[in-house]
Amino acid sequence: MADSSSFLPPLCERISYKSYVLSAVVLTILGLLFSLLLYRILYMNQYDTVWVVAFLCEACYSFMWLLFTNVIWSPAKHKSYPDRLDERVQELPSVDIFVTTADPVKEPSILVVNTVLSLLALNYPANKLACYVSDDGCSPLTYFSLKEALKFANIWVPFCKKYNVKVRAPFRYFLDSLDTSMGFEFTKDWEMMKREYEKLSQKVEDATRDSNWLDSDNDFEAFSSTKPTDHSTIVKVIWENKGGVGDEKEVPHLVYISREKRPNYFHHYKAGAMNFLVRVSGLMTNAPYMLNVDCDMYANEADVVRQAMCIFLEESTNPNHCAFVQCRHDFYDNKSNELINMEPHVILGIAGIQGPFYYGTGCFHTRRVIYGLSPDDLGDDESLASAATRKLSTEESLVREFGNSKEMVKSVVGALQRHLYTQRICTNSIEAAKEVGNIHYEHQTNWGKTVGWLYDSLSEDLNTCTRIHSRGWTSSSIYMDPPAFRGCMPPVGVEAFPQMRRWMTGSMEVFFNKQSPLIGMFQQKLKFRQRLAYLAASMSCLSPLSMLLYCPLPAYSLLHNTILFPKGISLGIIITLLGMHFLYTLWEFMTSPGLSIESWYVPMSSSLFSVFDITLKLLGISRTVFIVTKKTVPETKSGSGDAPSHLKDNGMKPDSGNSEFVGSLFFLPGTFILLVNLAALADFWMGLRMRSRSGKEGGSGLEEVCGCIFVAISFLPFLKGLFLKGKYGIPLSTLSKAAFLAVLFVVFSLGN
Ligand SMILES: O=c1ccn([C@@H]2O[C@H](COP(=O)(O)OP(=O)(O)O[C@H]3O[C@H](CO)[C@@H](O)[C@H](O)[C@H]3O)[C@@H](O)[C@H]2O)c(=O)[nH]1
Ligand SMILES: [Mn+2]
Repeated sequence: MADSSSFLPPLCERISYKSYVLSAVVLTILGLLFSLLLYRILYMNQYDTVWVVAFLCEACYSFMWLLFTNVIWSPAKHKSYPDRLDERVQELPSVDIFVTTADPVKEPSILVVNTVLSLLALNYPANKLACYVSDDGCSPLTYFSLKEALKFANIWVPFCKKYNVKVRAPFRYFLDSLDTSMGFEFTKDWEMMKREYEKLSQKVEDATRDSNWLDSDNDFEAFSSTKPTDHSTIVKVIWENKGGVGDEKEVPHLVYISREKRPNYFHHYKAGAMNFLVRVSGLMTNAPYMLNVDCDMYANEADVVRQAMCIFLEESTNPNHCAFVQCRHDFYDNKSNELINMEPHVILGIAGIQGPFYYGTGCFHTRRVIYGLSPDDLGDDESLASAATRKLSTEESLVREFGNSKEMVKSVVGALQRHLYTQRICTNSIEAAKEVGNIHYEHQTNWGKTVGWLYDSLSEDLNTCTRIHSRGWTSSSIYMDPPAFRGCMPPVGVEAFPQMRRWMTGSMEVFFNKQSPLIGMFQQKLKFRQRLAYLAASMSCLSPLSMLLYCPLPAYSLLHNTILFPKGISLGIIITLLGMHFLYTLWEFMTSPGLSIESWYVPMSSSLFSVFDITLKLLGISRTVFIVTKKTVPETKSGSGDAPSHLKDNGMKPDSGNSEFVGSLFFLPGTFILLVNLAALADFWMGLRMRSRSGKEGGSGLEEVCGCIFVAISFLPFLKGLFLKGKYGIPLSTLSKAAFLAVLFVVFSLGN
């Protein structure tokens, strides 16, 4: 497809991003950490247990810092030139777009609608796109909203293309007031679009409040007497772009699907939904590329598909060419950038090795790679090598791998052999699509094992891309400003904890499962440095955990009157280390707007809980659970002054008490740490104990006092939480539990 003439300018370029200052700082911190470890080893026999515990924590932290140094060492990104695409490519490849949603309460339909609208209006020929929405909530409201969205799309898509609108999610677009300099016609169109969008959101809102009337409509029959966890497969072609030529007035296919669910049958959460999406789209449109986004992630850059195609088409000449293109995404509630604070240098760092990880959303995948293809299976010119072709010729093995559906097997063979997209009628495949959504369909096949999105981890993204890179593929990153996709992130507080806990648990699951970066050290085609990056990701809980365990140590040594920190000149190591680390953190804060002091506690506490989760899983006691993050529709300053009320309060029932409970427990470790350090300081200053410290050689001193003060100051914002009311406040039950544990700790430290 890409023209091979070499004199044409490239479609994309790889840009190196190395910062020598950052590398020097990170290396110095590493050097200091290792000197500290050496010091601890040399004096190990002179001190007691707290010295050993401190050594272990510091060793874990240093190990993780070493891995981190590897990650940030050679950052790179891709810059693409979509303007050159038209002169290089006669026919653009088609792309299937997947949107997943799971819960109409936590993920308000108006958000899903906006995401879908932004995707339908992408700057790409409409006959080359198809949008599939998977609904794990089996909600008639979602289906209804999409049907209404389609009506609006018929005017929205031509409007966006006519005026080359940049951000094509209406709820964001209408945040800006009308630009009257664009002329009379534009003003007229703009006002009409705004009115129509308000009507659409009103309709969705009305239906949210009262969905009983849906029962009377025949089209909703499939939803009658269904429960999210108990229903048959539903496949609805909402819009079919029959015989489209890709002009500006067309709207791409829009399909609603919801796979079969039965109680007591494990459905693999998002990974399961993705695999169903792959199959249904395989049957209907079978595009060689697939873009997947979470339901809250609208496209923020209309040209994003063209940008991704630049990379795929340019890289197709490279033997281990690009398996997926991960786009930068960020979040529009600016309060909440906290949890992704390290992204720029970490993401680009990994991108500079074998290619970025896949982060679950805003990513273009190659269908063939998702079907399990390896670079070795390819001959020249992207065609299949003869061995791979032979494998395809036995239907039996294909059925074993991809499941017992003739149509599916045919579509897989077509995709692997890169048969050019021929427009098919989606509605003809509805029965076949329902068949592949059956709960038994994947039984004894390779779906979730070697084919599709992989199971056995809550972080299906990390899990899936580990395997892709292990087969020798590379990946690329589109990291542009403004980011290609935007979504929402819970504010720091109760909702943020389960999400961080899930990420940490999910990555640890990868550490222990078949994809583990520790396995096959010398067999797989994972580059050594990429393997270390995966090791860092799958053990990401280790550094916050070691920090968490470190925090009560100054209190212990003060109470126990024992030494924690080196004395004399060697104390310089600790002071320099803290100073450097402080400067580094400050730099991170400055480069990540919105980062707040509170945010560093989230990973610390989550790490403890995810270690708990993974232990229960490894012992076979319980399974890990995917808790869907609650998305909020932001308040908008609607030009008319009266924003549709869904934007203020969606009137839906608040979250179940469950996550509040989970949230309150998350504050336990922090409250405990704060209390014990305050207790140790109180003990020291107020002379509550009769024992004289100064007289005893080798007892704790000013260093340990400073340690306690440092920890207490770090937890001061946390102290605020003790006094806050409402859902972000620390409940009395947590406080009393923490106080109880703190008393035990103090008694233990004093008496031991
Ligand atoms: O049973 C489920 C559970 C979730 N989802 C969808 O998965 C997506 C991500 O869920 P969310 O609760 O928003 O999780 P986040 O932590 O915000 O998501 C990040 O982390 C996940 C892995 O933990 C990745 O899958 C996501 O792509 C990534 O954005 C959403 O579209 C959900 O609708 C399903 O389709 N089915
Ligand atoms: Mn999300």
